[in-house]
Order: sequence, then C-alpha cells, then structure tokens
Amino acid sequence: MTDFTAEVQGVTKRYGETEAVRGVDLTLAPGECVAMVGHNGAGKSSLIKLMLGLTTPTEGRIRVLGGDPASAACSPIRRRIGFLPENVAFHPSMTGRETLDFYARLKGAPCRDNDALFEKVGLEPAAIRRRVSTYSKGMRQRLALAQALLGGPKLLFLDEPTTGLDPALRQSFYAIVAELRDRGTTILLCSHALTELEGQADRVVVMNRGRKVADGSLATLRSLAQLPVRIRLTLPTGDIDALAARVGEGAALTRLAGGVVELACANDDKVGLVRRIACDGPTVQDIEIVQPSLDEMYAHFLRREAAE
Ligand SMILES: Nc1ncnc2c1ncn2[C@@H]1O[C@H](COP(=O)(O)OP(=O)(O)OP(=O)(O)O)[C@@H](O)[C@H]1O
Repeated sequence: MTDFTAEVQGVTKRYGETEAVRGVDLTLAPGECVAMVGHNGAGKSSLIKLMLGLTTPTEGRIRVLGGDPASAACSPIRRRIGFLPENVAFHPSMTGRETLDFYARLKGAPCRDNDALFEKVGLEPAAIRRRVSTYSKGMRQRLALAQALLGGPKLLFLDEPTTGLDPALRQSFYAIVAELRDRGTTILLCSHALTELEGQADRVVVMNRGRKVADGSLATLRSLAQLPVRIRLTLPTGDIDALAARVGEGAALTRLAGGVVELACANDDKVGLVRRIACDGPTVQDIEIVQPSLDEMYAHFLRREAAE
C-alpha cells in the first residue's frame, strides 16, 4: 500500500514510432497541487491520459488511488478522478443544467449536488437555463470545471484550464483551485502560462520531449538552476557611475529606462551587495529584488537538457 495519490514508475508510452512519454517517474502526494509545464508535444496530455486509465503504458507501472486506473475492476477509482481536458466541447443545444446532469449520470454522481457545483464555479441560475451555444468562453470553462468536480474528486487533472480566460476569471479560477487543495484534493495542473502558476503550485514538474527534466518546489528549482537574481535600483542618473564603482565586478550592471539600473548577481551574494549599495553609497530612491521567474527556469532546464 502506498501513501501517494498517484504513482508513475518508469513509464514509457509509444504511439508507433513516437515516444510521447519516456521513462517518467512521478508521484503526487495527497493534497498536493503540482504544475506540469512543457512545450507543445512534451508529453503532458499523454501522461494525464495514462493516469486517467484512458491509455496504458508501453513500459512501466501506474497506480492511482491505490489501483491500476486502466483496469476494468477500478471503475470506482475512476469515479474519484476529475478531469478538465484542454479543449472541452459540450453539446451546443443542451443547457448548462442538462449538460451537468448528463455528465453526473455518466459518472454515477447525484444530480442533486449540481446546484452547489454551479454556485462553486460561479454559474448564475439564469445561465444554467441557457443553451451552451450561447455561452462565452469563460462560462464554458466554468461549466467544464463543474463537470470535473462532479462526485467530489480526490484527484483532479486540469489541462490548460485558463487558456482564453480574462485575468479576473483566471483569478477566480485559481481561487477555486486553492480552496480544493486546502480541502485535500490532489491536483495536477498543466499550463503554458508559467507566470500565473507561481504561487499556485507546491511543486513544478518540467517535461521536455517526453522526459521529466526537473521536479521540485519553486525554491528547489531556483537553487538547482542557480540563475542570477536581479536587483533593480532607481537612482539619479548622476549617481550611476558611483554605483558601478561601488558594486565592482561582483554584479553585472545594466541601465534600464527611467533611471533604473539592474544588477545581476548570484543569489548568495545579494544581501552583501545590497549592504554595499546602502552604506553611504549613491542615493537609491527605490529597490526591488527580482527572483528568476518560472519562465526563465523553464528555459534554463530545457537548455541544460539540450546541452546534455
Ligand atoms: N494518439 C496519438 N497517436 C500518435 N501520436 C500521439 C498521440 N497522442 C500524442 N501523440 C504524440 O505524442 C507526443 C506528445 O503529445 P502530447 O499531446 O502528450 O503533448 P503535450 O505536452 O500535451 O502537448 P500540448 O501542450 O500541445 O498539449 C506528440 O509528438 C504527439 O504528436
């Protein structure tokens, strides 16, 4: 018996000549929210389909909620899994309520819980009565999320859930994700919108051409990547030369627009550098420390993989 909600061990998935997933090990612990990132064709959807039991591994082993998700005996397990696919297509002539009732029956979930689900995802009663063909992209995505939440899943797969949503909708979407995670739902979230994943995920898994090339918390990935930290300073233009003399060669200095200067240094050097600047140095009006973004770390791990 394993403590993990999902466990992928040495899994390879081949479609003919194409190796979509190559020797991947991955675990999802109960209540964890894990972000999976990777280029188009990196193998993210293939991995999700394997964990859903829609396909079977060419090599390796998968356990989800204590069983093999693809086995016929595990349909009770599959009922505890929610899935929001990348491109959701609902029948246009069905109303929101008819659609959710239909999926509830397929999943063996009680239709009486659907009103609570509509409320959770923010679909108003008037919208529920309308045909899906009249829905905006945001409303369709809310309905898709309600569909994924049918039956109160213990494990939730969200494939590109916020594509095409406006910033306010994305925020409300992530608020729902945070609430689910707080209640113990394990979540695997795929996205290309790396910046918005920062602060949402406990762990980030980076996929490249079917392989897992990095796996850890943002802090772990930052320390592995050893990318420079940027210190942005606003100061009078006349003081920039004095600043350059003071920081010496320990940090690369770049002049940005609006009297802003950026210093790039190793993370371990940043506190010492800020002290040197602050002590009787040039007149600094503002200071901002910018950690490497998930975009930069992602690019770093892909470069490293290519070099290897
Ligand atoms: N059913 C299939 N038959 C043949 N090849 C497939 C099949 N499904 C996926 N592939 C191939 O496997 C590789 C991985 O595809 P996958 O859809 O898993 O990537 P992805 O990371 O989800 O990409 P995207 O971000 O574009 O959704 C790609 O080369 C794709 O063409």
